[in-house]
Amino acid sequence: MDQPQALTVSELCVQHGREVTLRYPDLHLPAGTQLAVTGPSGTGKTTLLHVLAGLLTPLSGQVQHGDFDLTRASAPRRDQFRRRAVGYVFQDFHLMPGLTAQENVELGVRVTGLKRPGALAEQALTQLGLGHRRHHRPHQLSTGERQRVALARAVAHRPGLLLADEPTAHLDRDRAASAASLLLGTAAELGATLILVTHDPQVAALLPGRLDLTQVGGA
Ligand SMILES: Nc1ncnc2c1ncn2[C@@H]1O[C@H](COP(=O)(O)OP(=O)(O)OP(=O)(O)O)[C@@H](O)[C@H]1O
Repeated sequence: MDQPQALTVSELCVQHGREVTLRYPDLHLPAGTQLAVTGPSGTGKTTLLHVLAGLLTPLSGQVQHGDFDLTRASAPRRDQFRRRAVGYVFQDFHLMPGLTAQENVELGVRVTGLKRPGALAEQALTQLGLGHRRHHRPHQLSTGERQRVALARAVAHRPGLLLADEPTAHLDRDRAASAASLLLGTAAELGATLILVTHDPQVAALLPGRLDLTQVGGA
């Protein structure tokens, strides 16, 4: 249950090996901002999410969540921040095939150290309309249902920052729009900042803010 914070990115530069250098525009996003990140393949959208989540250390620049300077924090502090304050929705859902929906979501809550992970997991699944499918494994669920389990896992610990990497890529047009609306609605309920990477203009248009990374790539 993390308080949403303003997010500031300054002079951020990320290097992948010797060949790829990504320079990002500065950002100041008040808590609760909903931002679509767009741009052609390879422009650094996923890389940006990884840096914001503390999964990747930039070459230079600063990422600040409220008073917390992520770029200067130690690795354990970054891990703690990510577990408590960030919810991450992956394109391929990343659900554990041997676990039920309930167990998948509960596992995500357990690593945050919050009390009553079972109850928080059940609450998130019920809110996302999956209460009756809680005891099914991923292969027993439809793609749209798996997507909602992944969303429940990302929000069950009530993060202040929700990062979503192409969360609708595997859904048809109608399901993509409704999954994106669900994501926006859930973020709004939590007061969380939502940063959503998408190639889908219809999905991007649902978010009030837009960051186009077309100019970022290149050394
Ligand atoms: N671990 C890595 N090692 C080397 N290069 C990498 C690594 N990760 C990403 N890159 C390169 O960095 C650039 C940005 O990659 P990134 O995945 O952030 O782009 P993207 O905009 O999310 O692309 P897509 O829309 O195809 O998912 C690409 O040129 C990619 O090849």
